[in-house]
Amino acid sequence: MISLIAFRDNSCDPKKCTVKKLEKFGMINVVKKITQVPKTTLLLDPTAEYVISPADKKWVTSITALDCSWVVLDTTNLNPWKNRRALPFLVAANPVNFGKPFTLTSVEALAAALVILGEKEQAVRILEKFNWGLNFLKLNEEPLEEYANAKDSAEMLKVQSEYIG
Ligand SMILES: C[S@@+](CC[C@H](N)C(=O)[O-])C[C@H]1O[C@@H](n2cnc3c(N)ncnc32)[C@H](O)[C@@H]1O
Repeated sequence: MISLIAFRDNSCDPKKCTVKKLEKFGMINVVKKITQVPKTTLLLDPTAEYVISPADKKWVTSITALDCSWVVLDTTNLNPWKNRRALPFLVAANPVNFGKPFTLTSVEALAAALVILGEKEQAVRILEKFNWGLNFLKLNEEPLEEYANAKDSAEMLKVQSEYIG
């Protein structure tokens, strides 16, 4: 099991915020200041230079999502976090961005990272709290399996190119 963390700034609609729900079930540790995010965490940053891969398994003890609205998401001041990772091509299953690539909710992003790092059961446990959640795994079944079997980020990008050309 990998610890899950979210930095939440309350810019999301609280009724739709996926982290709020995970917090209610005690499945995630929420911090209110970015400085409280451990520097050792794997930080999910869609603008990161490097893509996550199973090679990260050997050092990851926690995964952190930046849980804010896409409109205010600012990743320009994240230099102190050296382990920032983008997710590869995956499609959202949530009702707000259904079918859109790369624009995942926090729970989808955390679940994708868990599957790639070999923790599928934990991914299922967090997704099943949402009525559309498990659909994320179904919709992305094939790429997720290939990503989870990749050796490193170079292989991840090779797999991704099968999907986005
Ligand atoms: C911008 S917030 C939006 C939260 C959403 N309103 C919710 O309720 O879940 C989504 C967060 O998930 C992570 N995330 C989503 N898509 C990602 C991707 N393609 N690569 C890396 N992280 C991603 C990032 O931490 C991002 O800041």
